[in-house]
Amino acid sequence: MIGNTIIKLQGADIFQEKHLVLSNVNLHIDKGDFVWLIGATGSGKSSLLKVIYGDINITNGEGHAGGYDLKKLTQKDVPFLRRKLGIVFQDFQLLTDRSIEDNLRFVMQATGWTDKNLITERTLDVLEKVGLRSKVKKMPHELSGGEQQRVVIARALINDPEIILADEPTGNLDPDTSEEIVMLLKQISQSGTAVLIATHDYHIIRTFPSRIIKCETGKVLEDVQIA
Ligand SMILES: Nc1ncnc2c1ncn2[C@@H]1O[C@H](COP(=O)(O)OP(=O)(O)OP(=O)(O)O)[C@@H](O)[C@H]1O
Repeated sequence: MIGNTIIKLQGADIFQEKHLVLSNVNLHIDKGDFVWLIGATGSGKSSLLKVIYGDINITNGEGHAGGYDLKKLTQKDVPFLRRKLGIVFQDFQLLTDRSIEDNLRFVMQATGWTDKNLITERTLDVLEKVGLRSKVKKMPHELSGGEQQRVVIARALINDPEIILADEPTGNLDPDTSEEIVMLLKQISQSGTAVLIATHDYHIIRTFPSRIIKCETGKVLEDVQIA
């Protein structure tokens, strides 16, 4: 990928099984961008994210993410692509049977980290970034919902991703905590990691105005305004 481009889709058609969900998708996300992704239920937001993290292949058009050609992506490439992406999804929650430290270590070991000292250092480093260094020994249930979501973000930062993909990251949080989480994601984008957030929460979008893309009637609309 050239220069600062992290995601680039050009004329991509996105299918779920045989069903064409989004056609002729053009999308460009650069280093440090902060982008909202909106659209009604079933409009294709998750399908678009799935293309970016290599869960759905594209056959028509062009697509690149994190330096990978999404058209030529093989099963072997997927774990390497995912190391360039930080994923903050509802269904990627913390493992409840182990401490915060062990949750982070689990992901590090699964992604090739072996040196114990480096693992400890990186654990504290990412927890520091989300303001939770002091909670390293706690169990998930000892943390509030917002703190748990911060740990999920810390976990997403472990491999220094080029972009964070967040699907409804504030879905289960109260308004104040939601603002804190989005503020954190905004700060992360300002340090160079792009952030793409799928949400139905227009209030939070108005609080943090930024570029908006929208899935609607089988298309991805760029630079949308909301009322
Ligand atoms: N595995 C699948 N097989 C076939 N069709 C699917 C599959 N998954 C999703 N779809 C269809 O693809 C379309 C887009 O779904 P998608 O999950 O991308 O929407 P979404 O915008 O993320 O919705 P939500 O806001 O509810 O999460 C829907 O019509 C859905 O029914």
